[in-house]
Amino acid sequence: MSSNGTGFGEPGEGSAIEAYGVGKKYRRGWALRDCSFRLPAGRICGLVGPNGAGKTTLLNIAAHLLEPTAGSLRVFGAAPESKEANHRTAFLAQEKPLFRRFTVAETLRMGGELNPGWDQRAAESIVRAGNVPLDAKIGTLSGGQRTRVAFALAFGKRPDLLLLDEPMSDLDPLVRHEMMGTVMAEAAEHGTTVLMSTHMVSELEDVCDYLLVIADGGLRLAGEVDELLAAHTLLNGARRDGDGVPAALAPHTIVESRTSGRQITALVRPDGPIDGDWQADSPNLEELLLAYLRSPQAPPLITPSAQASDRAVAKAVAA
Ligand SMILES: Nc1ncnc2c1ncn2[C@@H]1O[C@H](COP(=O)(O)OP(=O)(O)OP(=O)(O)O)[C@@H](O)[C@H]1O
Repeated sequence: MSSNGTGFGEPGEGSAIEAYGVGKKYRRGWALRDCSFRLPAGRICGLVGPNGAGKTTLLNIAAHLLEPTAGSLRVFGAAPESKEANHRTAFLAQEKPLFRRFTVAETLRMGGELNPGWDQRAAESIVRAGNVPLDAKIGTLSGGQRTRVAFALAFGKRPDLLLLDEPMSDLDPLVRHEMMGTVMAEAAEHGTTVLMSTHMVSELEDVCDYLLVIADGGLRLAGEVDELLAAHTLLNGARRDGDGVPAALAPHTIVESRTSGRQITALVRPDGPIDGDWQADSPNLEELLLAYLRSPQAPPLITPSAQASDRAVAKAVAA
């Protein structure tokens, strides 16, 4: 093991997660393939992709609930199975594994007994904000109330890395908004890194400053939201009969082009000035995400801060 704890002799400092060629194969085939990226510490990162893209698989590998079939992953420079990574990570899964016969208070007490850095005040305040009675049995709570208790368990642990797998899907819009606020306040106050899978792309823009997009088990986009947006231009122009993609766009990377009547709309990664009569706008996050989700064949874009070191990837894949 190298002195920096990554095992690869590469700088691990400043990274919450580094994935080197991570792959997972189930009996039906590869769910995740050649996934290499870096998530810098302190970011709130959206993990986006269509159903079955491999988001849960990736989160499970980071939380050490699954072993990768290929490659490896580090959490703060340590193996996910290590005590250190375990102490620093909290995972809120789609299914909330709570004991139905425990009361809410007993559930939080158990959280305290299992976690050395437990913050009872933070956990209780999340439960109280939803008026969930501390003496109620978990089995008698609504789905949304159970989710709130699971959030309280995750936050009470005071993690450095919070892994959230579609955590808000059973919350009503007001509670979802409140929980998002709690996630952001937590991250701002304690520098917590958050990796959160979600299908609610319209809600990401206000919350996330980092993004991972996966489709068909492969990484499509990774990096700072601002940089990813700045790398793209949304073009609108008139379409001439018989036109496919206009030749003027050939020098650029075309993520998606769509025609509607006599209009053509294209999301491109410009490589220099764009010729032709176009109305050019900056895409918003939802437009960017939807274009990549509709076009899984578009070439991936990984910004420099999200790139895992080539040498570490080569070593992990060869191991
Ligand atoms: N235990 C398993 N055994 C076999 N195949 C699995 C298993 N778990 C997941 N898969 C398959 O791996 C692929 C990725 O699944 P995963 O749950 O990671 O996707 P996801 O992006 O989280 O999807 P969703 O948005 O629907 O939650 C899917 O094709 C899924 O059917």
